[in-house]
Amino acid sequence: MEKNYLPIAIDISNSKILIIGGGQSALKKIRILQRSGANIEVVAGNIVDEVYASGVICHLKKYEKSDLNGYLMLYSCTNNETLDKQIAEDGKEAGVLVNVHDNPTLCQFVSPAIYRDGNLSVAVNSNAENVYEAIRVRNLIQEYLENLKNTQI
Ligand SMILES: C[C@@]1(CC(=O)O)C2=NC(=C\c3[nH]c(c(CCC(=O)O)c3CC(=O)O)Cc3[nH]c(c(CC(=O)O)c3CCC(=O)O)/C=C3\N/C(=C\2)[C@@H](CCC(=O)O)[C@]3(C)CC(=O)O)/[C@H]1CCC(=O)O
Ligand SMILES: NC(=O)c1ccc[n+]([C@@H]2O[C@H](COP(=O)([O-])OP(=O)(O)OC[C@H]3O[C@@H](n4cnc5c(N)ncnc54)[C@H](O)[C@@H]3O)[C@@H](O)[C@H]2O)c1
Repeated sequence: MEKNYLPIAIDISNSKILIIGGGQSALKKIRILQRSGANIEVVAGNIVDEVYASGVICHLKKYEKSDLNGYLMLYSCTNNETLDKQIAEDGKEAGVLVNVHDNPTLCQFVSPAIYRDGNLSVAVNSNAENVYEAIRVRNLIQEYLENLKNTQI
């Protein structure tokens, strides 16, 4: 079936979010999620220093399906397609929303390109078809809004 994403805004300030993987891709997700005050935990066999330093809760271990209990959503950043597929399946069964880093076919939800200024946020998606277009349009909107703000002062 063709994908058709609904853009929504979701309060994650009190929700537990799991990231599987502890490399640079996981770190990028952590940086974005921390802006929304998420309660983030990491499960990974290897965890880079910057992930430890970010202050998230780290579990240095191999992934098991039982790791998914109690999470609202998960981000799979394992850099391993076979494992990503398994995690996507496990997440579906466990009722946890799944994002697989840079892999739209396995994603139940995708992350938009975001511009945020206080309570105003702009999120641009491309229905997971062209992330570069989403980033380009976000940057154009950001530039427009920042110029508007500067001319109003
Ligand atoms: C917006 C953002 C949000 C975020 O990640 O939170 C995001 N990707 C970001 C950055 C980024 N992604 C990539 C690079 C190149 C450098 C690199 O390789 O690292 C950079 C640039 C960078 O890192 O600076 C590569 C890439 N990404 C995907 C593919 C596979 C594919 O498209 O098939 C490929 C390989 C494409 C190729 O073949 O070249 C897929 C996805 N990326 C998405 C979101 C989802 C689609 C959303 C939509 O448009 O609907 C989706 C489907 C899944 C997902 O949610 O991950 C974030 C912007 C951060 C910001 O600027 O604020
Ligand atoms: N500079 C950047 O902004 C940037 C961003 C993304 C990726 N990269 C590069 O791309 C490459 C890939 O990075 P990455 O973070 O996607 O992948 P990675 O291979 O660096 O990390 C994968 C993570 O998944 C974990 N993992 C794999 N199998 C597991 C299992 N069975 N159980 C538990 N944990 C498991 C590993 O322990 C590791 O922490 C790297 O070379 C990275 O430096 C760079």
